Amino acid sequence: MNALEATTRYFKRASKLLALDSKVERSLLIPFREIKVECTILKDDGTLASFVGFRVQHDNARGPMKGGIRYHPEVEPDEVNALAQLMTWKAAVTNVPYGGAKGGIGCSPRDLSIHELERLTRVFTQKIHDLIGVHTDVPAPDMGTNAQTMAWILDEYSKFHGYSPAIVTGKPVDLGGSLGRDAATGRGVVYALKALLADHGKSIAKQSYVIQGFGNVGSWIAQLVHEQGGKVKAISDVTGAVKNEAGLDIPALVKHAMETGGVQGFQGADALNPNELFAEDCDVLIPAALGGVLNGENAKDVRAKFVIEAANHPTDPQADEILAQKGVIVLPDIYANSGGVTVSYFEWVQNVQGFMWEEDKVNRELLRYMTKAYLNIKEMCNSHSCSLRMGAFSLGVSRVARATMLRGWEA
Ligand SMILES: NC(=O)C1=CN([C@@H]2O[C@H](COP(=O)(O)OP(=O)(O)OC[C@H]3O[C@@H](n4cnc5c(N)ncnc54)[C@H](O)[C@@H]3O)[C@@H](O)[C@H]2O)C=CC1
Ligand SMILES: O=C(O)CCC(=O)C(=O)O
Repeated sequence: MNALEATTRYFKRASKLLALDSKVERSLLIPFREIKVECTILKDDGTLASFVGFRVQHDNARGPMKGGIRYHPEVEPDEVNALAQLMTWKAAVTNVPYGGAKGGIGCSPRDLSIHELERLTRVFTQKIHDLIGVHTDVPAPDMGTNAQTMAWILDEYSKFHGYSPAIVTGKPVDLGGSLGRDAATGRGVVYALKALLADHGKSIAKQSYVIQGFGNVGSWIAQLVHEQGGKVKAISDVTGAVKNEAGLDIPALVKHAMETGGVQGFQGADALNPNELFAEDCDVLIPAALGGVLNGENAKDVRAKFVIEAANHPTDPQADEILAQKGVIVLPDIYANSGGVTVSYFEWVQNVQGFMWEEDKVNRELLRYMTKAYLNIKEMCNSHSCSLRMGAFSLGVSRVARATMLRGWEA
């Protein structure tokens, strides 16, 4: 089952729980707009290279569409569609006034020079600039992109529309980015985890952790959990996997990964077969990289008590069922990683108001949003006797459906 089929399946289950009208259900499912553009650039060696870029704008009932831009070789239309749909429910779960969108370019950023990445980003922006906007669709970073990518989009967009810092979030602080946005997705994951563990009479400090992905999201989770006394036993990224039964020295691993480009070769640990990562004995397993990594094949090997979905759609529906049968509690992506879009909203508000917040305020507000969303999801779980995933989907879908019906369909 691909990402779009999986996301649609969860949506339809939520729609059934909420007894949504079938016409409303259909209208919520079909994306508002799907954009596909060709992006050709001159490489540094003077040859041409062509890439395909996508932006799917899923729904705008609750406000401007919002979502990241991913640079990865596996970017393809169905996945972008699924990720855009997830953004719609995610923004509604965390209750920021946005709809959902997602974009991406099928490319391998590790194989492109910084100048090639800049050219590609600028060409992509030229192709979509009239379809995004401060009050229509606001991109942000995702896998393979970062604050620098957002700075190029801001600059290119501003050539057409005048200086527009609010056109992207997750940009450098020097260009109006929010303090705390860099860490926000990871910090939000840790706030979500804290709420879940507290519900089970546990705390961050007493648990052991295994994390897949050591990029923006994974590395912040590792640092924050480590700072709070948690034992991070194993981490993988695209270069390999490392393990230390006594706990990895996370600040040293961060330094190593920055210097060498990945976790492989870290001296303070043993090498681990990345395919065996999910079977490691731990309390909390955190996929923070690709989608669909937990599947019917490997879910049965999971030994963790909790799976926290920091990545988008890391667990396919077959794995979801296996984990439920094993009694593993899964905290779903549309809540667990919503700290990113929540602080993106704070960034956009600061840009629109022209007033910067202190980092303390950003983190305090993030904690408030994450805690409230957790309580709202639990209310849904209690009233519908369902899992955390279906509680989150039902919450998100019900809020979007209400906004859609209030706006009406009169042409
Ligand atoms: N950056 C953000 O604010 C948000 C990101 N997310 C999701 O979090 C996940 C990670 O995103 P970022 O950390 O931003 O991306 P990133 O590009 O900063 O890092 C991605 C990490 O995944 C690793 N990776 C790639 N292929 C792998 C593989 N086959 N096995 C193990 N590791 C692999 C990379 O080496 C890298 O460490 C994605 O699913 C993204 O959609 C969700 C919400 C917001
Ligand atoms: O910060 C944002 O606007 C969106 C982040 C994102 O792409 C995601 O939550 O998956």
